[in-house]
Amino acid sequence: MDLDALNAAFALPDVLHFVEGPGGLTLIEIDNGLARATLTTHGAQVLSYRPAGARDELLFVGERAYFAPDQEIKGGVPICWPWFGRDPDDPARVIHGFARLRTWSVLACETRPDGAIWVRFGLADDETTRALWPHYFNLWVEVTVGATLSVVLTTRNAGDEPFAITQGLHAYFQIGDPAQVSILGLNGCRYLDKAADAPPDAVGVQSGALGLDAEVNRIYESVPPQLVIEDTALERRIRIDSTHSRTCVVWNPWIAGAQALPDLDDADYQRFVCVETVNAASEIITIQPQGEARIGADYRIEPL
Ligand SMILES: O=P(O)(O)OC[C@H]1O[C@@H](O)[C@H](O)[C@@H](O)[C@@H]1O
Repeated sequence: MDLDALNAAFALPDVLHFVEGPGGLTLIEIDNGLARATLTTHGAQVLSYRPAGARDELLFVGERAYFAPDQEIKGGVPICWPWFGRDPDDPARVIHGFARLRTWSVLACETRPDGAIWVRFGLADDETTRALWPHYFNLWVEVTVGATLSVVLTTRNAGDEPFAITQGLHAYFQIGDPAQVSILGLNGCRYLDKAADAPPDAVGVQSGALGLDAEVNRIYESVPPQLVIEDTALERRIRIDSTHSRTCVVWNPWIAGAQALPDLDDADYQRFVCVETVNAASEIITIQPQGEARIGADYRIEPL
């Protein structure tokens, strides 16, 4: 659908409209009194969210992020599906799956009784996806923009064979200063250490809060449903309430990692941390024919 058709079908006067963004991508701009947010149909990705009364934006999108139909956008809340990380069947394939590279359909934009805006995106298999991953599926992303931001990804197996997925909500959170960030809730959780200098198959157990003073790339297991990013520089706490996920990836590439990534500025490691609600590593989700699986996260900003 072009912009005029999208606006005719789904715009909500004074609250939600569709505009053309960088690289010709379609953006959905929302301002409903409870919050301001920007979403895109490219990957069904949330790009920005700031609740009323909050001084700072929740999410990070890099100045050098790609905005192009065939590339992933580094920032916001990318949807990683049907594999998280490297495809176990072919490590040469795109990291984090193809869902974030596709243009999703807009299925609904509605105002909820509490004033929050609910947007539903859909994606289904086609010849291109089946060439990459030979399964029949329906996917939905539901984004609710209100006093909190919620993202729920639902997978339906539309075929007649079971299939297995890993997946994630790869949220990039804006931070004020890595030295003033603590991630709470992971104490006692075992993690797989994927940092560049870690030996292969390295594991550890988190002790206390997780600070940021070097590259962090960890897959935490048996994680509780609520995690907190405390950020004294931005004088705020971000609460992450996850559903249907016991695995969390925490990633900050640090200096060398940022320098190595063309879509990050060298100093961007000081500007974000990813705390990702995922099903990955040993948490593999098998979905029976006509069955469904969900993963979701609710993000809330609180003043410190
Ligand atoms: O694909 P993106 O958005 O650049 O993210 C890549 C990063 O995603 C993280 O989830 C992984 O733990 C990192 O290993 C990886 O480098």
